[in-house]
Amino acid sequence: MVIKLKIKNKLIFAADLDNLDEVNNILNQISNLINTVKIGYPLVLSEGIECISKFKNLGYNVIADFKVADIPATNKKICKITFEKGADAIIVHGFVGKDSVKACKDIAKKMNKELFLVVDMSHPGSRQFLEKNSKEIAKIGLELGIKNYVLPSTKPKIGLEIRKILGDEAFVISPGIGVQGGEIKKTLKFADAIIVGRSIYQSKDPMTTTKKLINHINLAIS
Ligand SMILES: O=C1C[C@H](C(=O)O)N([C@@H]2O[C@H](COP(=O)(O)O)[C@@H](O)[C@H]2O)C(=O)N1
Repeated sequence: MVIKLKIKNKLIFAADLDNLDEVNNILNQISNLINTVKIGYPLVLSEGIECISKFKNLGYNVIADFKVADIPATNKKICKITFEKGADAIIVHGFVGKDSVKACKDIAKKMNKELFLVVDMSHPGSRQFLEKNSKEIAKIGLELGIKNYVLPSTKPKIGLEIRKILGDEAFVISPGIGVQGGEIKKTLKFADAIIVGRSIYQSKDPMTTTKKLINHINLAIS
């Protein structure tokens, strides 16, 4: 599935630092290797929502990882403001139910923006509630015609199962690579791109680390 976002090297950088200068220092080292940045609460709460437009002005695709999970009316407001700030896409939780997800999907469609639906998560706690409902959440996404999804790289077996439900048309991005234990080769059997944060921004040499990640990605898909 081809979405409007063209994700270079199938690699999304998760810029989860709380300091914009530190993020820019990393980006300066990997700017020729990646074109898509996922920013979330750590950076936005520290440095402000204008980070979105700053990264857009630098030429990056920006995925706003706000894990939107409120009532429909509030979900719509959150997505609208985020898109108005320049985000290309927003990440939304599915566990809140179809009406809340639909509110996000409708405003994304109206504003010609992308929506990523979280079906399951990569951390151990996801087994308590989310994992048990991941198939139902995927089905809500299909019913709503959602094309883009987040699936954890730490659960490759579930990833393959959910990919079967979503079909080849879906576009899947997957976090949990490296520090959380997810493996690139297994992940790219069900996902179209991977999300990496700490393995890059905690590296002594982010550029070399990113090049190695891309080599592994290319080996996995060859
Ligand atoms: O299930 C999920 C959903 C969520 C997401 O991507 O939506 N993420 C995010 O992906 C990145 C992984 O970072 P690192 O572990 O490479 O430093 C972080 O920004 C997490 O908040 C997950 O890690 N697991």
